[in-house]
Amino acid sequence: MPPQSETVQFVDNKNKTESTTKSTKDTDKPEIWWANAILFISYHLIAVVGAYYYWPNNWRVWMLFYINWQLGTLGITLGYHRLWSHKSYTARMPLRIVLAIMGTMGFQGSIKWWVLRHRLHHRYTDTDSDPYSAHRGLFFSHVGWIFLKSHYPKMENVDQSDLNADPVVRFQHKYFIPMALTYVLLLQPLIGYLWFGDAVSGFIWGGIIGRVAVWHCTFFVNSLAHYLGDQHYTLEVTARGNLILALLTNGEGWHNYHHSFPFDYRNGIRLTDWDPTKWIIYALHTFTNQVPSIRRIPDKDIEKASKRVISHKSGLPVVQVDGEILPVVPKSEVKKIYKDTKCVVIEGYVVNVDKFAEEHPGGEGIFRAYYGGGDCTAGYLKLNRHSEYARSLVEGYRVAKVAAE
Ligand code: HEM
Repeated sequence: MPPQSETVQFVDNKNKTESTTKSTKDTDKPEIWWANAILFISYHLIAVVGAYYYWPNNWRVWMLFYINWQLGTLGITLGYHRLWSHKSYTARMPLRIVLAIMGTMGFQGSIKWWVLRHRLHHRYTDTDSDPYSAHRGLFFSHVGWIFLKSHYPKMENVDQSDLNADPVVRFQHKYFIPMALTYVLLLQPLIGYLWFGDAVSGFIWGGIIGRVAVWHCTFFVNSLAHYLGDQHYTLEVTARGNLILALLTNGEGWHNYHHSFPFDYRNGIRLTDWDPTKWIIYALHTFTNQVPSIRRIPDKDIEKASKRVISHKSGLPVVQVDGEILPVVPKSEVKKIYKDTKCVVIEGYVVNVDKFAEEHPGGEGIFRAYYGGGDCTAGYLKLNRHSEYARSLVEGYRVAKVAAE
C-alpha cells in the first residue's frame, strides 16, 4: 500500500520537479504482477469461451449484462473518478456507500488504489511518473501498466488525507477483494438462477463479460482518449476529446477538457455533449439532498483556455488587446487558419461563435455562411443595431486580431 502523504513544496506540476521527492528513479524495472496478469487473461478466456457456449437467447441475460456494464462504469465515473479522485462534487454518506458498491462492481481495485494512481496520472501526465503514460505506447496505457508491479516514488507527493478520513473508502479498501469476489462469483450466478433459471449464464454475462466491458471502456480513457480526438482546451498534455469514447464511457471521453479542468463535475461542457455522468450529478444535486455542492469552472476561464489553444495552434505573433493576448493573423491567412472552425470576422477581429451561435437572438443561421473565417462585419453593423451588451459579448469571443495589409 502507498505510504501516508507528507507535506511537500511543489515547484511546478508541468516541470515535474519537487523539492523533496526522493531520488528513486521512476524508470526502475518493475516486476510483472502475475496475479493481475493471470486474472486478466483468465477473465478474457472465460469471456470468449463463455460467450461462444452461452450465447444468450433470452433478453433477460442481455439485460443482466447491460445493467452490470452500466452500473460498474457509473461506479467508476461517478464515484472513483469525479467524486473521490477529483472532488468535483460532495456526496453524503448514503450516496457514497452506493457509489462504493457500484465502484466495486467495476472490479478495478479499491477506491484508494485507483484514486491514488489517478491523481498521479493527472499530476505527472505523460511523464515516467504517470502510471499509464500515453508516451509509453497504446498497449501500455490501455492494459500493460496493470501487469506491472510498479513502485511509484512520487506517490508520496500525492495527498491521500481525504481518502484516509472517509470511512466508506477505508471500509471498501479493507474488504475490496471479498466484496468483489462475492459480487462476481456468488451474486451474479444467484441473480441468473432466480431471474431466468440459468446460474451459468448469470456468471458468464453478468459476472465475467460485464466486467470485461467495464474494464475496456474505462481503459479506453487512459489509452485512446490520449491518441484520438480534438484538443480545444490544452495542448500541454496528450489528452483529447472524442465523442465515440464519450458514448462508451458515460461522458469521460471529453478528456482534453477534463485534463484542463479536472475539478469540474462536467467533462462534456456543452449542453448537448454526451455526458450522462454529469447529468446524474446535476440531477442528484438539484432534486435530492445527496449532493450538497458541485464544482463548475466559470465560462470565462474556459473561454480563455480555448483562446490560448487557438493562439498556440496558430504559432503567430501576438498582441495585447484589452488585457488579453491575441495572435495577429494576416488577412490572407484567416480563411486558411480558421477553415474548420465556427469563427467569423467582425470589425477586424476573428470571433469564435461556437459557444454562442445557438443562442444568438438573431439565429445561428446568420453565421453559417461565414464560418471558417468569413467577414460578417457588414451584416453585424447593418442588420441590427447591436447593444453594448452584444458588443461586450463579441469582445469576449475574440480569438485573434486581423492584421491590416
Ligand atoms: C459574436 C457576434 C454576435 C453577437 C455576440 C451578437 C449578439 C446579439 C445580441 C445580444 C442580440 C440581441 C439584441 C442586442 O442586445 O443587441 C442580437 C440580435 C441580432 N443580431 Fe447579433 N450578434 C452577433 C453577430 C451578428 C451578426 C454577424 C449578425 C448579422 C450578420 C447579427 C444579426 C443580428 C440580428 C438581425 C439581430 C436581431 C434579432 C431580432 O431581434 O430578431 N448578429 N445579436
